[in-house]
Amino acid sequence: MMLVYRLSYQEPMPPFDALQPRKVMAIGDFDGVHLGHREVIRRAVADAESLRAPAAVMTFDPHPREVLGIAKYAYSLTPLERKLELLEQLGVDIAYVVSFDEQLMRVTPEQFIERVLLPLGLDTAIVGFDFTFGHRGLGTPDSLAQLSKGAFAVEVIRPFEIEGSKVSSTAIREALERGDVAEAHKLLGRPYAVRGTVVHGDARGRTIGFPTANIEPEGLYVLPANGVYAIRAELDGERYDGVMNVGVKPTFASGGVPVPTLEAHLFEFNRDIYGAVLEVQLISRLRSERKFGSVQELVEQIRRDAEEAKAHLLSF
Ligand SMILES: Cc1cc2nc3c(=O)[nH]c(=O)nc-3n(C[C@H](O)[C@H](O)[C@H](O)COP(=O)(O)O)c2cc1C
Ligand SMILES: Nc1ncnc2c1ncn2[C@@H]1O[C@H](COP(=O)(O)OP(=O)(O)OP(=O)(O)O)[C@@H](O)[C@H]1O
Repeated sequence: MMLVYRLSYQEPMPPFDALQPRKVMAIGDFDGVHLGHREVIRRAVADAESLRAPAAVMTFDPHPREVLGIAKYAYSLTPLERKLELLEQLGVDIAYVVSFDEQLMRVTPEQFIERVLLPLGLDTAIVGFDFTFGHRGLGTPDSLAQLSKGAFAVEVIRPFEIEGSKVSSTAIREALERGDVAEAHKLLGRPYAVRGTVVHGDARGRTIGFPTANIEPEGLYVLPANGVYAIRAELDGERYDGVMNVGVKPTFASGGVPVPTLEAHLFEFNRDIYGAVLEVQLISRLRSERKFGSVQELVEQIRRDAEEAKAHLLSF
């Protein structure tokens, strides 16, 4: 069981007492828990194991860039609950979730070390080569080492790259914006997934022969570009293949519904699952969403989408 502590600049952890074991801690946003993040976290877990110390991760919530005014960062690749689950699966013992607010934004690197890091009792802090912290991101891995004055060691992880580019949350967001879920998969090391609850739609799906589960995401997820995707869904530990439309249904709503919806049609499945929690993995993109001249044309296209999705999923 991973322990989770919420802390803030106003209410940091009580000072560490010398009887507690010192921790090895990775620090960062870790949105997505992608392959680059995994290098950093795996190092923390491995070092902790060899020191017989707890492995910790410090992460921030909300995303610092949202607090800095970049609205799209309200949406995450891994909303906090999901991120914590993934950290636990990697063998992390303790997660410190630091509330990021206007005050923390203005804290100097010195103040951050003094007030937030030192009370935790660290043996080692592990950060990536491009880690920044403190007001205006002025703190770097070098200044972390200098300013901590030997209170803990600092280990810096080299860039983890795929095909010559650093794996980053930004690159994954950009891939999803293009609908390139295959690229997102490559950088994450697993398919991009959205978890949500099945809610009632207009029940039109059933009348057109393709019942769909309308999924209301649990938390604010970055959604892939509107379009049709082959999916693999997990429900109560069982896997189902299917096809999903992410979009505004222009065929039925003139100008489209205001907020994109997620509608998944699972193959050979006709149970009532309203209220169930579904995790949808996006496996491949099939096409863009379109406005069809008639329901009949849409239905014929969905039939072809389903065949294409089955073919993609077979080789997956
Ligand atoms: C695989 C798939 C592809 C779809 N493609 C489109 C599309 O290109 N254009 C569109 O207007 N609606 C598309 N839809 C959405 C359907 O219009 C929608 O599922 C249906 O109207 C049911 O809506 P309801 O759940 O609100 O009742 C698609 C749905 C599925 C499952
Ligand atoms: N590809 C990578 N190789 C090595 N370290 C990384 C890599 N990506 C991130 N890190 C490190 O992991 C920690 C968390 O990184 P963070 O989530 O800020 O990175 P990111 O994925 O590059 O995000 P963004 O694209 O939003 O800037 C930081 O210490 C960072 O330096």
